[in-house]
Amino acid sequence: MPVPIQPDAMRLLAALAKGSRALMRGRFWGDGVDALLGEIGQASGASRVWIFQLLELQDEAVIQDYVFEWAAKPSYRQLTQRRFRFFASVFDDPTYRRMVAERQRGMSQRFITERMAPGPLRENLESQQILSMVTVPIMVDGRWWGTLGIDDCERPLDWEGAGLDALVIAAELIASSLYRHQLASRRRQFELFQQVAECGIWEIDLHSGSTWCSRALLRTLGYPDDYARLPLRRLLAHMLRADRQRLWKRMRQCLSDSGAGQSFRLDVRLQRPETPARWHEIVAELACDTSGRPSVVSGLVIDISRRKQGEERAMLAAEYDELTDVMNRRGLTRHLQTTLKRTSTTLCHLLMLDIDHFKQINDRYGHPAGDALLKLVATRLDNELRGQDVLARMGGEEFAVFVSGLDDAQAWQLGERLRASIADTPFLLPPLAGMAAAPPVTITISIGIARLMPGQDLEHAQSLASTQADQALYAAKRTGRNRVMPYPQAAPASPQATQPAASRPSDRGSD
Ligand SMILES: Nc1nc2c(ncn2[C@@H]2O[C@H](COP(=O)(O)OP(=O)(O)OP(=O)(O)O)[C@@H](O)[C@H]2O)c(=O)[nH]1
Repeated sequence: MPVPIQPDAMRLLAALAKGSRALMRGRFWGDGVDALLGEIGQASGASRVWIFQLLELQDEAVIQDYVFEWAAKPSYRQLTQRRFRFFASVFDDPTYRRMVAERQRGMSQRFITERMAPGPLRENLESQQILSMVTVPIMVDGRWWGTLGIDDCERPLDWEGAGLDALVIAAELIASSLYRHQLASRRRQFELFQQVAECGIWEIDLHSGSTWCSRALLRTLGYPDDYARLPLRRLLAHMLRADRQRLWKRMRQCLSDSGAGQSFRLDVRLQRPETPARWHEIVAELACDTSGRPSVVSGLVIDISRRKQGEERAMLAAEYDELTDVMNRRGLTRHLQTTLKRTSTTLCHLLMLDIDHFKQINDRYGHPAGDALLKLVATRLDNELRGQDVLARMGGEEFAVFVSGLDDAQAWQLGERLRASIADTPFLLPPLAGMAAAPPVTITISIGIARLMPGQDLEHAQSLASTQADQALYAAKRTGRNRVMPYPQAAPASPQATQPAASRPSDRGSD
């Protein structure tokens, strides 16, 4: 048996330099590893350089796969042998169990076969004509990922000293390259996730005020992917002022409740130059340093503009009458609430309008014709109103008009104008499928008017006004229809109410 020789450390160092360049530049991680193993193999004159990847560590066995190999000659090749495909090494030998435990702790192992104690491990090496072997675990993120090994079948190589140091560096180069590769693929997955989820990721260091934004977020805000640094002030300037104030408030709350894991969600509008603001949801979570002080706040920015549009459409649909396209009762209630909150002194009026004898229209011309008439009535009433007045369909053939800034006499005049606009010009119903064209139809409406006094209790003011307007409307119906009747408090000095002759729907000429 020849005396063990040591590998040339300087040649190994040069091999590491070349191999590490290949690892850094290689398009595919595996190509770089192949190149590094080749450099090490040639520099050391070994027969075989290999990497086993750990697949599973069981109680009684370790499962590995033979994933990389460089061989000095084709006869030394083992990678393609079936016995090295997902091979299980059973811990029936205490030496082997110890070896695995040491590899888990990141320790290297060197063997000169001839000097080994008899046992399964020595037999295993002898069966492969291996004269010496060295193994260095590849630790990724502190965990045993796999093993770099070198077999020599021609000379016993003693790896103690600088040679082993070079191999440890090689294993670390492989680990860091694998780590970089994993990070790069995570980043790609992350980018994809952000693209699909229409979100971006951000982080703010509370001590320094420095920010980090993912590429997706930078893009959303109109910056290039590789934008160097986005100061906090500039980042926040993308948020509408009112939303920024709400954000600060939430942030202060979160910090005063301080504790890691405090989180909040907030809908804000973000804008980039020259484009309209879009709704985003901010999801934020606070993290503390080891002394428990808030140190970092980070989270997501999710584009919710489509959801907001949907919500707005749903709200509109919920507040508008499908048949006539004017507001419905719910819409009017919300409009009254927002308007009355703003104006505490302006006098407002609520007019309740009801088509007289509408049932007869349905009976005579059919329900679809009644629908068409309701639409025409809504359009005609709307044409008589100012931009700030609101027309709503309260249900059936009943409408309401809300006006502000008129005195009682002007409100009455408006009611009279509305009444006359309906009564004075007959309606021409559109031809309906399968029906004979209806002749022009003359109808009338009755109107009740009440004052709406803005005050502290909006709900009460509203319901009182609608009750009073309803009562006035009922009085208008009772006293002959086709008239405007103010509730006593809303009655102008004169005249009190219109008193034209009551009329029934009739067929008359139209305009
Ligand atoms: N075509 C149509 N008819 C409706 C609609 N909603 C309610 N109506 C009808 O409107 C009619 C209202 O009848 P009534 O409450 O008796 O009132 P009216 O016939 O107008 O009589 P007065 O109000 O007392 O003058 C009923 O026949 C309802 O079926 C609708 O959306 N479309």
